[in-house]
Amino acid sequence: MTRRTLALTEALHAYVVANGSEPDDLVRDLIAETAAVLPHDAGMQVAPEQAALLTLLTRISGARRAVEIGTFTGLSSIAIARGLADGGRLTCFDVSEEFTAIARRYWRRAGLDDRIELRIGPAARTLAALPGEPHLDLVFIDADKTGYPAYWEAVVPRVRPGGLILVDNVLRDGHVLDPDPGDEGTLAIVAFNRMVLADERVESMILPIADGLTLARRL
Ligand SMILES: C[S@@+](CC[C@H](N)C(=O)[O-])C[C@H]1O[C@@H](n2cnc3c(N)ncnc32)[C@H](O)[C@@H]1O
Repeated sequence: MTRRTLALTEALHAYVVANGSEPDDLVRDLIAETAAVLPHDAGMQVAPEQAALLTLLTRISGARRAVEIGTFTGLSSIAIARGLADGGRLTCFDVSEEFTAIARRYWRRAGLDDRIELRIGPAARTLAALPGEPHLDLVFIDADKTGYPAYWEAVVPRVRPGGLILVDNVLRDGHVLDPDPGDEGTLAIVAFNRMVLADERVESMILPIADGLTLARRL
């Protein structure tokens, strides 16, 4: 027994994935195609157990209106869209036509293309076109790390009380502890984590799954 989250070995991680909702053929194909076509970027994809968590959280929360910032080849968007309540919609934001062309193909194959809309452009600009009132049930942030503070400020007022904001990579492979991290992504995340902690509009915690996932509930 431990009161601290276990450090996962390769074998224990495989056990975790195998004993949760396992990736289906479509997700397996998407992971394999991303690794084959974009070998240098494939590590950007959420982990399989995170995809399962995103589907569960979306379903448990009964979300109908969701937003994703950072879509890449589509794994997390598929996970969220699969958990949406009937009639639900996911709006995705990304800058890359190349990456998201793969996502679009998998959305069609998954029968999800009628509930996902993609907006291409820098999210700091494109998010501003969303209605300003609190109408969102769930937001997932997983784009450029230096943009996180701006994305946070754009989405918090648009999330309804009780809605969820999920933020990926908040542990930066443990480098958030480095006294002098040296890379601007980690510096941005350290400042972002402090900003979320001090934000009285949410209650939040960091879930130590994959590279760290902030779970914040709008008050
Ligand atoms: C970590 S990946 C997203 C991974 C995705 N959630 C998944 O599970 O496959 C980050 C994505 O953010 C996008 N991105 C980078 N800068 C951006 C910006 N300024 N605005 C919107 N998207 C951006 C990249 O094109 C990339 O697809």
